[in-house]
Amino acid sequence: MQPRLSLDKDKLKFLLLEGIHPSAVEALKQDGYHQVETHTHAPIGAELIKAIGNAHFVGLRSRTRLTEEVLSQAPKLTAIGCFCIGTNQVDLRAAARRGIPVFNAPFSNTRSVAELVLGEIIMLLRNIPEKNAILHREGWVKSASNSYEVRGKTLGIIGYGHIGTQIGVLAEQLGMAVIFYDIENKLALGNARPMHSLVDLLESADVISLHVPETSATQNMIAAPQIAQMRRGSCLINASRGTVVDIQALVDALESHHLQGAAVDVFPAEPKGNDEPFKSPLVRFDNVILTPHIGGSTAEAQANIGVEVVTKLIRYSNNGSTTSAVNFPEVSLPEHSGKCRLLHIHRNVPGVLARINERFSQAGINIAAQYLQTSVDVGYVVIDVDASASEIALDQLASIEGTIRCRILY
Ligand SMILES: NC(=O)C1=CN([C@@H]2O[C@H](COP(=O)(O)OP(=O)(O)OC[C@H]3O[C@@H](n4cnc5c(N)ncnc54)[C@H](O)[C@@H]3O)[C@@H](O)[C@H]2O)C=CC1
Ligand SMILES: O=C(O)C(=O)COP(=O)(O)O
Repeated sequence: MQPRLSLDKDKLKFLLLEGIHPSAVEALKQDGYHQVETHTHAPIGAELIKAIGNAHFVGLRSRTRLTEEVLSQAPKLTAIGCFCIGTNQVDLRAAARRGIPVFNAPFSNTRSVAELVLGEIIMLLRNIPEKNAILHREGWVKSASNSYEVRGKTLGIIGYGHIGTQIGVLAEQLGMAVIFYDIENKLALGNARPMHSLVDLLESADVISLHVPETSATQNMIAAPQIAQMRRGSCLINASRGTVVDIQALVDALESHHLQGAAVDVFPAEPKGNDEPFKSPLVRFDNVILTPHIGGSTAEAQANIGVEVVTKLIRYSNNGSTTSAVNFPEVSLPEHSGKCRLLHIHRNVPGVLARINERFSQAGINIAAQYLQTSVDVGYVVIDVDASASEIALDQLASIEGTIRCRILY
């Protein structure tokens, strides 16, 4: 790894993957960053390693996997932008250990997911997916069987965060009763009621919608035993992550008609781009709405995300601020006009700050401002000095034991 970095904007390369919205490139260019390489798909293996090998910043969405192995081959990588909510596709700890903050867009696509799920609740309770499929095959089944109003039905939300809460509020407007289950204690909006256990929720809802992140605890959170606890004739919606539902268990429940229907937007294995085929045992069920991981894919959400995440990357690049980084000490910094700013990222071991101050004092470097924040693995010190002292100061910082990397912002 290169411990010292200090580059002009025109030498910094941004790699944007997975068809990130052009608003991102526009925002970069407006700020003077012109080296931007874009790809519409999620590269893997040698292609990914080649593309990331000389990138200073990488932007991705939910499909590109940034593993420790990939990060180890990205020596110049300074920061990562997830142009989405989920950050499970990045090895966050490995990135932090390499001094790389990871940013995401925690809100911009939440309304889009909520609206899609709301539509799916109505479609599933009216049994529309099956009726639609029959008509596409030139059939005609005009019947009220298995068709219900949503009014008065109970929606169970698992994961009552930014998306889950919005769905709850919207569903109440349609006259649904809302219950939710979350591992954290959450403020219930409207008339929503918290459930004490997952089982309580499973047993009490007509439609269940999943809005948890991908973690070890949510892996196969809905498998055969949980589906068995759901009401006969109820529906399941998953627009969270593919790993949360055991697909074979869902298939079995659809086959046995224990569930009336399902809507699935995310899958354990998803195609890497639009030219790859989609394979799933769910394709044969007319009563399942299948969507290609487009919960957050609306014009509004994508344009907003492009600007939001690029703004965070630019701010880190220009000013050193790491506000809202998901794996890194968060520091919100003022402007440093008239001074040079040094960023020092180190392993979080005792005594680093003391050593820095001792070295600066011995070298006669005056510190105009200093900021420190630490997380489990990493310490982040930001120091403003006079421009005349900046090169010596950077030399001093680079030689301090425990340094992961340091850089100057002019
Ligand atoms: N289909 C799509 O295109 C999209 C999918 N997503 C997925 O939706 C997920 C949720 O998004 P947000 O609501 O914005 O996240 P959030 O972080 O605001 O909410 C997640 C909630 O789940 C809860 N939770 C975590 N582990 C849990 C567990 N084991 N059991 C019960 N609750 C648990 C958390 O306490 C939190 O309240 C994201 O992590 C992402 O994976 C997000 C956007 C678009
Ligand atoms: O925001 C998220 O976590 C999503 O799942 C959306 O992913 P995408 O940007 O559509 O690949």
